[in-house]
Amino acid sequence: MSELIEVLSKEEIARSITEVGEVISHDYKGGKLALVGALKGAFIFMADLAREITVPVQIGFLGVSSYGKSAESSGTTTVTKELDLDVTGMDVLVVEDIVDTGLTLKFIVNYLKDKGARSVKVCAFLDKKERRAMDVQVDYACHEILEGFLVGYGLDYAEDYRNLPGIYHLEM
Ligand SMILES: O=P(O)(O)OC[C@H]1O[C@H](OP(=O)(O)OP(=O)(O)O)[C@H](O)[C@@H]1O
Ligand code: HPA
Ligand SMILES: [Mg+2]
Repeated sequence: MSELIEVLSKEEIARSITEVGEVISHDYKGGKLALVGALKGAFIFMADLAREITVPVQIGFLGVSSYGKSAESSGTTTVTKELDLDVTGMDVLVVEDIVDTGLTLKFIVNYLKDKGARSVKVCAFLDKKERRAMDVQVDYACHEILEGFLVGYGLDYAEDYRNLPGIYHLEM
């Protein structure tokens, strides 16, 4: 039997996103931003973050998968859905639910540069450094988490738990 232990409540999540949204709005003041969400995990975070940003934004989604049904990265990132927004010449902010090994993010940043983005920065809901294997920069993070496999608020284990309103440590 696996057990769920709460790490972040709904209220803590909301507070951190408001704060990060304010910083992003300040940093991009006077500009326009393309928010690119990494599906599936970032679908809830994107909806909440976008509403805390006060500069004009366009929204796109890119489907990528590195984990499948496992709690370990497969080591390769597959595109499950091509980006649905033209980011040529745009300042892009990648919206990720979690940066763990960094493999998926590295792939996304390269993908967006290849698509002609003017600048690419990263906003992650969770920045988890325990398993970091790639040299990637997380410009904005709502929470730094030390360890463990996390689910809820968009994050899954084998497609389960994405709809939980908080973040939970999954003890397997
Ligand atoms: O830093 P990494 O070790 O690469 O892990 C982070 C990525 O893993 C998860 O995606 P996953 O492949 O599980 O797809 P999903 O978003 O559809 O769940 C998560 O949503 C991130 O995109
Ligand atoms: O801790 C995690 N939880 C869910 N998905 C993930 N993808 C990378 N790390 C994680
Ligand atoms: Mg997943």
